Amino acid sequence: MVSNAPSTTAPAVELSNVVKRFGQVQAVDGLDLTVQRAQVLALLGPNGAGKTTTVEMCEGFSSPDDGAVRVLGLDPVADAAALKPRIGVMLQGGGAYPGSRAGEMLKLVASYSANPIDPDWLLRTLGLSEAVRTPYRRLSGGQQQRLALACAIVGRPEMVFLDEPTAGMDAQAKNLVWEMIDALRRDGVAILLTTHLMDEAEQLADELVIIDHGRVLASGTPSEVTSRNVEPRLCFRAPADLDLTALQATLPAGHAVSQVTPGSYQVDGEVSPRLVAAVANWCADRDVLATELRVDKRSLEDVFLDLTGRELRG
Ligand SMILES: Nc1ncnc2c1ncn2[C@@H]1O[C@H](COP(=O)(O)OP(=O)(O)OP(=O)(O)O)[C@@H](O)[C@H]1O
Repeated sequence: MVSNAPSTTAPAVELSNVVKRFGQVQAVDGLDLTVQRAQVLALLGPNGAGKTTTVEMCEGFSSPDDGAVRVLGLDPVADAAALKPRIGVMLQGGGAYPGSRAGEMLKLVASYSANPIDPDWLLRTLGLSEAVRTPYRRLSGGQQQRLALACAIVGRPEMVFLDEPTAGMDAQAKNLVWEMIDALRRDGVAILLTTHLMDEAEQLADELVIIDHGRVLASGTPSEVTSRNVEPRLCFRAPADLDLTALQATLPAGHAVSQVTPGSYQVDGEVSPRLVAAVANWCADRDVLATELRVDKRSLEDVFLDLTGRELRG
């Protein structure tokens, strides 16, 4: 149950049976979600799943139609004045004056805080030193993103909301931001991030929540989500176009072998010592060298697509 009393020991974010409608669209449909202190929670979902709507309710930009939202034990709308100084919000390209310089912008945001992080240090750490005097509109997309992150954290928030924090960034900038997120967590900051990048979610998140149509489809640690929702499978490489009908006939019942790309094969069905032996023996009997015979844990992306479907969203 979500308590009404503000509390320093309350979870960083607690959503209880939250509902949000836009006309006929049920954007969020009975969502329960908890972000603990010093934890990174990644909210995953296809386009239109309800991620932004959920995060906006946490940030106090809108109210739920039903259920309760608490951030640091407070109501994000009713207690906005008390909450705002304690949270950081990274907006996608929003809230910036196009003509103002990067360094000035960050210093302005820092000036609203009682005990800000040194803006020059933050600019250096996020690789923005050379862009200090660059007007916002002239910054590259990746630099704008990093500046938005700097603005979100300069006031030493206890809880940070990051909306696709590395969208459009090159590999170097992405690493820098990942390191910063990790450092924030080590400092006890709670982070709720939305992302479409599965590697980002796996790399950073203590908890994953996959939603679609405003409902939770799966949640847990990255390894819980991948192991609970999809069986591992047997994979191997061998010369292309093996006689799969013949191989299939020797496998234990309930297994299906297929060629994923030329020379790359997978066997769907429960992995057992008998199955591994059957594949190895069949290859050996035909003098076929099976390389990279392995039991693959399926990727988070596999799980995500299995749960949310493969069709394109609007
Ligand atoms: N202000 C609004 N008015 C009407 N419908 C809205 C509004 N905001 C969101 N929606 C609808 O609510 C649903 C959830 O949208 P939301 O933006 O939360 O999804 P999302 O998971 O953030 O998607 P994306 O990954 O594309 O950013 C969608 O069907 C969207 O069209």
